[in-house]
Amino acid sequence: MVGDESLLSLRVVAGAIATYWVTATLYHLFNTQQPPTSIPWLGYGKGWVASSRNFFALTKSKEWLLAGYEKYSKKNKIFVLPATLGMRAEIVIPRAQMSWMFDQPDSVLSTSAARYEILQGDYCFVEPIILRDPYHEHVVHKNLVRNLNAIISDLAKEVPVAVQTICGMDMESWTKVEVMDVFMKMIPSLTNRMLVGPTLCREPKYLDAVLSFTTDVIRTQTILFLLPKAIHPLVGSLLSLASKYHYWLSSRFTLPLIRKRLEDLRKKDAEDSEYNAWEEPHDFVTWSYRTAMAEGRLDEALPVRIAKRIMPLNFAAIHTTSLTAYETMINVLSADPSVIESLREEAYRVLQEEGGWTKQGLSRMHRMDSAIRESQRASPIALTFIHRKVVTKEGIVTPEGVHVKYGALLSCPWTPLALDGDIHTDAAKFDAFRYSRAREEYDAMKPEKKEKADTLKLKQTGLVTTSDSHLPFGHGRHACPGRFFVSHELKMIFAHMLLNYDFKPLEEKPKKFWVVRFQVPLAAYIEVKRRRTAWQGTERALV
Ligand code: HEM
Repeated sequence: MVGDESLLSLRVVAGAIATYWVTATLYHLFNTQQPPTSIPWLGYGKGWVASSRNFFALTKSKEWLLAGYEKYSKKNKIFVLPATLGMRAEIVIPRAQMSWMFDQPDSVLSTSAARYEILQGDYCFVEPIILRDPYHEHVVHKNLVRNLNAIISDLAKEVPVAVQTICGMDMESWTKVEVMDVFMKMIPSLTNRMLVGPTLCREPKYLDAVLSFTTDVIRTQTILFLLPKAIHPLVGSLLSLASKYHYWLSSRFTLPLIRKRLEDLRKKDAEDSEYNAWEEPHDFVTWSYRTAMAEGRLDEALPVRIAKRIMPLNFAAIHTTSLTAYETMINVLSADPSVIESLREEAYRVLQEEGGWTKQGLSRMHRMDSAIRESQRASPIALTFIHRKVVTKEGIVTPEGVHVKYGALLSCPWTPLALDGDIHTDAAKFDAFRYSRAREEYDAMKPEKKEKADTLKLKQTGLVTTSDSHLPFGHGRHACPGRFFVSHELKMIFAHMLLNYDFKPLEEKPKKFWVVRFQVPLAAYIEVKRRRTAWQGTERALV
């Protein structure tokens, strides 16, 4: 009897929680700022019943987006990708209206407000100020490109170590590795070489803390999407303990380094004679301090603040770069063997001619550049990119004359653009050298012919070049500033791997699995073996 009663009360409590959850979630769904009903909605439609069905349609977003693109974007019309599982409805902007969108100031369409909402800035990044005022983004925009030469020479030292640590030195037998796992281990150390320098980027405990932090963010973000807003302060605060803990673990390594660095920089500035020969390291720590001091942002020059800002940059860099590398590796290993051979030949030739990794050499690696860019196109890692939130109280009016209210979310249809047969010939095919053929032809031209060639068009097909039809790094003034780093990092990783390891071809590409608007990378195993001597250009490359 006692057992039955407690079972009953357990059921009552569970029932009450479930009822509250469903009611509060639906209440939230219908009370967040909705796009105007005058424009077309994909999914099951607009009303209460349709919205509830949309909410639970976990695997439909890709299908809806592709359909909306064909039906509306191609006719220069906006449409709504409906809310699913707590992810807000997005107004999808057609290509022809993108320049209008990019021209809007941040005080009208805000990148940081959209990011703050999507990444749950109240809870995920140690303290809300980190995303509310994303000064770290400004620091990277301002410093990364001008420090590329130093970054390349740092990466040249780090890439062989990272690859060897993960892929091993076994020259006798094949080692089976999982592709995403390989890059999720390699990318954190290379990213942190740029952020915090050579010591910490090889410190396993620090890297573990950083990686755990990024996983905490994804967990908190996902759970909060599923929960009613009313309980976010409670659950969010509890969940945020994990990321705070991992930040604290990372800060045990970063804070002493940052404090010492700031002391060194101050002594150097004070012309301390002991520092005559000291050269300041070119990493995010130095950039943050120098930029903050030059701009009078003393709050941003504090060691604790710099240590916290390292975390969102790791978040921005690790999964995006690993997924891009995962897709490229899979595409290259499943392509015709001549592709890998051609990439090896280029890497070998450029390294020989340049005598090592240089900015000029890397910019001459047209085939590798193209293979990565083409992989980004043929295997997009997100359905929509470039989220902007309407932040003017009076809302905005789109070029079609539609009034969009304060708080609505806008985005661009990256996957449909990437796979659009009207923009790319043979769009479904991974054509590794799609973008490099014309560049190689140009390089082989006689000087008089070169003068007449359309070089601007050639430059528009480089890995780091964004456009309204190529959005993997976004486009416009908020385009990813990390892409200049990624481009060199990935070229060096692949070149090093291809020259020093043999690979068995991949018989079958892993299937794509999309949940709501995200691609979940499925396990892909490949076999690698360290070569006795680095590839020299004559033999068949793929075993
Ligand atoms: C393959 C790897 C990467 C991909 C695919 C990628 C993609 C993107 C995309 C789509 C955006 C949003 C652009 C927009 O909203 O208009 C972005 C922004 C950003 N990314 Fe990356 N990213 C990558 C690597 C990195 C790395 C390594 C860093 C580290 C330095 C980085 C730092 C940033 C920052 C700071 C922003 C914000 C820029 C702003 O809003 O002004 N990203 N990235």
